[in-house]
Amino acid sequence: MKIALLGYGKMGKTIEKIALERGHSIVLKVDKEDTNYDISVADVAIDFSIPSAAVNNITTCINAGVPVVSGTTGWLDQYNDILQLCKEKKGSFIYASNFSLGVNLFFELNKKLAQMISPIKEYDVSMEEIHHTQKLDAPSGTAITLAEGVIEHSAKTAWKLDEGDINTIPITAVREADVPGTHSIAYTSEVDTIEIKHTAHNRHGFALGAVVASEWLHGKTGVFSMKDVLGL
Ligand SMILES: NC(=O)C1=CN([C@@H]2O[C@H](COP(=O)(O)OP(=O)(O)OC[C@H]3O[C@@H](n4cnc5c(N)ncnc54)[C@H](O)[C@@H]3O)[C@@H](O)[C@H]2O)C=CC1
Ligand SMILES: O=C(O)C1=N[C@H](C(=O)O)C[C@H](O)C1
Repeated sequence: MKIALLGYGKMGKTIEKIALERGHSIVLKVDKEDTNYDISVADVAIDFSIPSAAVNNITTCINAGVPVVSGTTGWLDQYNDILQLCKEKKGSFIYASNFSLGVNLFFELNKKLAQMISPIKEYDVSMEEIHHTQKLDAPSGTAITLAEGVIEHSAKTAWKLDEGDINTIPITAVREADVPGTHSIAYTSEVDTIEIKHTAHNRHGFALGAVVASEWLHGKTGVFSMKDVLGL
């Protein structure tokens, strides 16, 4: 496939390497200075840019009829607008807060654990995410998806950065040099803590998942998720 990379930072560069290894070609690399480009040269576009640029990048692809995979986090207040546009234009789109196979399995484990523990009132839930210091958004998109998974299967109704109460899940966001992404969920009672944790050792899993998603999306129409791609 001919792939366009929207965002050529840490993820764009890792995706390029994996895409080439899998026999694809990179026909376009768009970064912050590049405003005038022809996206229609690509079979599929992969957007890993910045929160303030993602909606514009995705819109450009959908308007041009180019399937688009986005992993950029921090723009989801406009997700419904993108869904609407994609429906109107009969476009192809996948967003995932995390493209790695391991985290997508972890999402399912998180929901199962929430379902098991929520009737047991002795335990209260909290979350922590740790990322590198260049990260622009907090909490991470992955932490938000994890919180939504708990909300779906418990009496909690919302999440909040650093604060929690009987109805709200507290999420702590820690920034440390060079951490690719660590997420943990803890259920604490007076007597013990049950904790599950996912630690990314590098960005390879995220990037491979994004390339696999773009291969899967090519030739399909609609809005999809990593659950569709992985058959979970
Ligand atoms: N869904 C997932 O699996 C993952 C998501 N991410 C997310 O992907 C995004 C990018 O992450 P990184 O590559 O680590 O960040 P990065 O900061 O290394 O790269 C972002 C790049 O986007 C460029 N950019 C700025 N404005 C742009 C525009 N208008 N159009 C295109 N590019 C533009 C920047 O100059 C930079 O090179 C972040 O939102 C991050 O949270 C990161 C890893 C995994
Ligand atoms: O910014 C990052 O680096 C990451 N962002 C994603 C997120 O916000 O969840 C995924 C991964 O944790 C790395």
